[in-house]
Amino acid sequence: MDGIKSTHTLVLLRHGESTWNKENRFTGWTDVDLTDKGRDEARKAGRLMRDAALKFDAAYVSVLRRALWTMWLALDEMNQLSIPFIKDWRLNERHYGALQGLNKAGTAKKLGDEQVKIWRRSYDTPPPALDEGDPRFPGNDPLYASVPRAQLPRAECLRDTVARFMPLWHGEIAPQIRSGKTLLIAAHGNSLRALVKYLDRVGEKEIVELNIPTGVPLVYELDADLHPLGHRYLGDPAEIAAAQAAVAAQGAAGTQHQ
Ligand SMILES: O=C(O)[C@@H](CO)OP(=O)(O)O
Repeated sequence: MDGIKSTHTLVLLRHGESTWNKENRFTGWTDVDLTDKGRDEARKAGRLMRDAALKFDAAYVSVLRRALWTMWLALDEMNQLSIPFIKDWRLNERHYGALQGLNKAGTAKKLGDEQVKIWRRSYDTPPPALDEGDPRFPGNDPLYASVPRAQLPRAECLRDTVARFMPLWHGEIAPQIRSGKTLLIAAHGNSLRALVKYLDRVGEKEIVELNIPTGVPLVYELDADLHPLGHRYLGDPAEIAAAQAAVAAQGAAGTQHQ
C-alpha cells in the first residue's frame, strides 16, 4: 500500500464466453457457466496480465459464477489466487428483465434490429420488466436474500445499472484505489460499460456504440483524482476489434449462433 502514489492502475475484466453468450441468449442475472472457450479466454487473460507484470492487491467481482470463474482462472495463471476478493451483487450484469432467456437474433427477427439495439445499448430505455412472482426476479433467489427487496431490479436500463453501481464505487472501490491498492474488477459487459461511461465521461449517445469483448483485460491508468490518463486492452488489437464487432452484431436478426 502506498498513500503517496500519484497514478493508479485499475483493470477491468469481462467474463469469458458463457453458455448463453454461445447460444446468443439475453442473460442478465441468469447464473450461467463458462464454456470451454470462455475458460480458455479467462486463462489467456491471466497470462496477458502476468506478462504485463500486473500485481493485484485485491479483486472485486459480481456474485455470478461466470465472473467468479473468470477471476479465479485468470488469477491462477498469474499465481495470485490467494489475494482477497470481494463479491458484490452491484457488479452483476444489467438485469435484462423479461428478455432473459430469449434468443437475441430471434427477438430481432420478431421485433426488429432497431428495437433490440435500443434494449441492448440505449442509456435509458429498460427492457420489459418481470413480475415480482416470476422466478427470474432476484427477490425470489436465496442468493439475494440479504439485499433489500426494493433494491432488486425487475429490469434495468444502463442508467439503472450506473445508479446501483455508483455507491459501491464511491463507498469502497475508489477509496481503496486512492489508498494505493491495485484492483481487478471482474464483471460483465454492461456493468463494465456503466463504469467505463463514468470513468471516461462517455455521453449517453456515444455509449450506445461501446461494446466490451469477453475475457480481454482493459487496463486503466488513473491520476490521483482517479481521472483516466489512458486505457488499453491487452492483446492483439485486430482480434479485439473483431471481438467487439461480433458483440455489437449479436442483436441483429441475421446473426447465427457462434
Ligand atoms: O445478455 C447479456 O446479459 C449481455 C451480456 O452477455 O448481452 P448484451 O451484449 O446483449 O447486452
